[in-house]
Amino acid sequence: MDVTPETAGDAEPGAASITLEGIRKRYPDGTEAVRELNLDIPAGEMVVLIGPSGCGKSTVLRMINRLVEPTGGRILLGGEDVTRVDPVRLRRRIGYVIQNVGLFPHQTVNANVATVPRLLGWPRDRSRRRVAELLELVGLDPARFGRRYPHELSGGQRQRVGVARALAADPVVLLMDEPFSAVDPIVRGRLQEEFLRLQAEVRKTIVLVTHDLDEAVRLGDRIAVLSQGGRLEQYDPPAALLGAPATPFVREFVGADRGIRRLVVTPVTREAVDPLPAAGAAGLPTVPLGGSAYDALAVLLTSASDRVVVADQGRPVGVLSRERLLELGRPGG
Ligand SMILES: Nc1ncnc2c1ncn2[C@@H]1O[C@H](COP(=O)(O)OP(=O)(O)OP(=O)(O)O)[C@@H](O)[C@H]1O
Repeated sequence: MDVTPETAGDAEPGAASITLEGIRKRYPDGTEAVRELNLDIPAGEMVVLIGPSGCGKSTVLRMINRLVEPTGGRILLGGEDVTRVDPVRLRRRIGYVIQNVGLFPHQTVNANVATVPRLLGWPRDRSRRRVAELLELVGLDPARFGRRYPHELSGGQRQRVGVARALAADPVVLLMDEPFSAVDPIVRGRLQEEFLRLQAEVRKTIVLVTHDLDEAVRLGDRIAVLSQGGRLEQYDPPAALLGAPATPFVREFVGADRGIRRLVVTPVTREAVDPLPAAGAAGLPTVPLGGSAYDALAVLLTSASDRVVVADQGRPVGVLSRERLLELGRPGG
């Protein structure tokens, strides 16, 4: 589905880059939450902020929409300095999703999603069309869910409404603070998958805070690892982060099982496979070429064999052994 027509004509592009220049936050009680952070987030990318509790992730996120006022530095949105623009107007260009969503409990799903369009004074018809479009986009049938109240939804459904609400006025940036952590691991996995599909369609600039390294690896185009005081330890795509931790802190943080995690972002390629055995490969489980090595390992471990067949659109192109798969998780593998 194309989500732009409702907002075409509102001069703003679909996504904006974010630049944090020497951004700082010292809370009134003297806590130095963020000492000095420089970060460039390209338009249309999803960047994940991760780090131990209290390192300043939420403070960084909330400085971008000025729910927290920086005490130093500059924030540029699409190259424009927004450090001193009216924060209320700024927030209409920035979607914000938090843990447990913060839906208004006494408003229907429709009214919740229409919050920002209403503030912007959109005509009722345009608002209504946009709400239906967004609910469909996040996988909720508008006819079934539009008139429900938040307490009549599951946790995962509430989370989706939260995402729809944040996207309603086609913001140039989406900020997400632990958006999937309040739901159980199975629902979380499904929401993450759906969210990746959604992002492929809407291509927003997204900054997402999480505690969960697997989530960061799964979702992030890049991951920023922070330590106390908002210090940037490493800023890299997931495979580079797992394959080559830049500091002892990052090495410790990504942990001993990073080889396994690395498999999540490592595709099964033609180069990785061995030739098909002459005797054929009947009876072996099959995985798709281009799928993740992690999924291939999961298939292998739940079958009784020590190899899987790799197929390109159903046609076997080779086999992958357990040893070879585990090698793929090692740096340079
Ligand atoms: N309003 C506030 N006043 C004073 N100190 C604060 C305030 N908000 C946060 N802090 C402090 O700033 C530091 C960073 O907090 P922040 O919430 O940004 O960290 P975080 O990395 O998001 O933590 P968590 O992962 O636990 O949510 C912490 O030491 C916290 O106690």
